Amino acid sequence: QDSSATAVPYQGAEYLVSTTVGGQKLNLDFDTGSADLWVFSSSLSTASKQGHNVYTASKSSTYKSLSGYTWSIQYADGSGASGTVGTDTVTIGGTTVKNQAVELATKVSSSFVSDGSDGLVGLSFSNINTVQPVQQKTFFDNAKSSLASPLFAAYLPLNANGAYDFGYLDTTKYSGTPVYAAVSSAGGFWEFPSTSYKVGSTVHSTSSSVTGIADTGTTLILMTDAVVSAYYAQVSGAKNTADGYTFPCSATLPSLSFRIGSTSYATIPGKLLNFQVYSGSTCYGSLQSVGGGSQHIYGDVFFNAYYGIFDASQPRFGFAAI
Ligand SMILES: O=C(CCCl)NNC1=[NH+]CCN1
Repeated sequence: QDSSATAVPYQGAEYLVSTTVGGQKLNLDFDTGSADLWVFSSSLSTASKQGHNVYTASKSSTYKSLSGYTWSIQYADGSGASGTVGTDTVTIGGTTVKNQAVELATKVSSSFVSDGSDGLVGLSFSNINTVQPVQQKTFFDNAKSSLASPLFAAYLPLNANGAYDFGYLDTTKYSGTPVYAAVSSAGGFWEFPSTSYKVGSTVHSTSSSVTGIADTGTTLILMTDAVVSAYYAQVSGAKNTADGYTFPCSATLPSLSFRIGSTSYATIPGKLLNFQVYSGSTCYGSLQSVGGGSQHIYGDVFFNAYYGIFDASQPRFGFAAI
C-alpha cells in the first residue's frame, strides 16, 4: 500500500503529518532519529494538554492495552516523554498498519507542550525502541512488507508543504539521479561515514571515525566543533554565544558541503544556513555544534535542499537535489 502523506511546516522548526490513530486525527512529527511512535494522551495533566490534540484510548474500538508495558525516551536535545503502551490501527497517507504499538504519553517535557506536534512517529531502526519489557517495531518496519519497495522518502522544502512517500520514489520531487551511501543500523540510526566537508570551496577532512545520521526529528545541522569553528571563521562578525553561533544578518554566508558515505558532496547553500533572526540585526545559524562525540546530525535544513531516501533493502540512504 504505497502512499504519500503531506508534511506541513510548523514555525520553521518541524514538519507535521496528519496521522489517524484508532480513528483519531493527530498531527505528528516524523522522526528518523528515533524509534518510538508516541502520542499525547488523555492521561496527561491538563496543563500539558494545552494546545494539543490528544488520543483517548477508551474512545477507540480497536485499541488494545499492553498490560504492564512502559516506555521512556530522552532525545539528544534534552527533551523527553514517557508513559504506557497499547496497540491500535495507524494510518499515514494511504498506508495502514493494524496492531501498531502506540505509546501513550503520561508525561512530556516542556518543549513538547510548547511545540506543535501531538506526538512523534519514530522512523529509525526498531533496535532503539524504548518499550519494556518487550521492544516494539516502528510503523515503517511493520508497513514495509506491504510496500512495493521497502523504503520511504522525505521531501521537506523550506517554508512549504512537503511529503513523506512510502514504498516508492516520487520523481517529480527531485532532480537528477539519487546517490546512495551504505547505512550501519547497529546504533539504531540511518548512519553513514561522513569524513570530509567543504566550507565554500575549501576541502577539510576529519578523522575516519566521524559519521553522520539523517534525522528529520532535528531542525538544524549539528556538526562537530572542528567543522563549526572552521565554518564560522569564514563569517565576519560571527560569535559563539551561550545559545550558539550568531552573525550579522547582513553577512554573506559560504556554502557548506559534506560527504555522505563515499558519495559526492551534499551542498547546503549559504541562504539555507541563515536559520532565523536571533535579535535585532543579529541572525542565528542553521549550522550549530553537536556538542561532544563524532556523529554529525543532518536535520531538516538538509532536507530543505535534498529529497532523502531511507531504503531498508541494504540498508542505504540516498539523496537527490530538490
Ligand atoms: O534525538 C534526536 C537526535 C538523535 Cl542523535 N533526534 N530526534 C529528535 N526527536 C525530538 C528531538 N530530536
